[in-house]
Amino acid sequence: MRDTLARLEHTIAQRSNAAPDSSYVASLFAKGRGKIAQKVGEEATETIIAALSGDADHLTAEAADLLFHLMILLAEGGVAFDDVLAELDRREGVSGLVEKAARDNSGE
Ligand SMILES: N=c1c2ncn([C@@H]3O[C@H](COP(=O)(O)OP(=O)(O)OP(=O)(O)O)[C@@H](O)[C@H]3O)c2ncn1[C@@H]1O[C@H](COP(=O)(O)O)[C@@H](O)[C@H]1O
Repeated sequence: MRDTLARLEHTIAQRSNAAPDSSYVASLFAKGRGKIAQKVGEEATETIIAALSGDADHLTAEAADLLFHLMILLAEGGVAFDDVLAELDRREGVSGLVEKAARDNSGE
């Protein structure tokens, strides 16, 4: 699973300086963070709609679109996907309910 994302991250990085008319990823980088963020929002909405439709193939396709655009947004923001995975690793084993209760008690 990590290989697929690592290859995609590498491709996205390669495209960051390519000519916009040569690549979809390059065209998004050229349009800037706002457009990339907008695409992530659109793909998130489409993922939600697919999930609610109950069509697993549709959900799979929309989730791939969402992850792909999120990877571009992370690259544009200078965040390595490994850092996101490291954050998930850091959270591993800590119940969301326990973490939320600790946050509530600290007044955050
Ligand atoms: N995984 C993907 C991938 N998933 C989705 N898409 C494209 O994402 C776009 C999203 O479709 P939409 O209909 O939402 O967007 P749109 O209507 O074209 O664009 P807007 O007008 O909304 O901005 C489509 O053009 C899809 O083809 C992808 N394009 C590229 N990749 C990967 O990125 C690599 C580099 O692609 P290029 O940068 O195009 O060389 C490819 O080899 C693939 O591995």
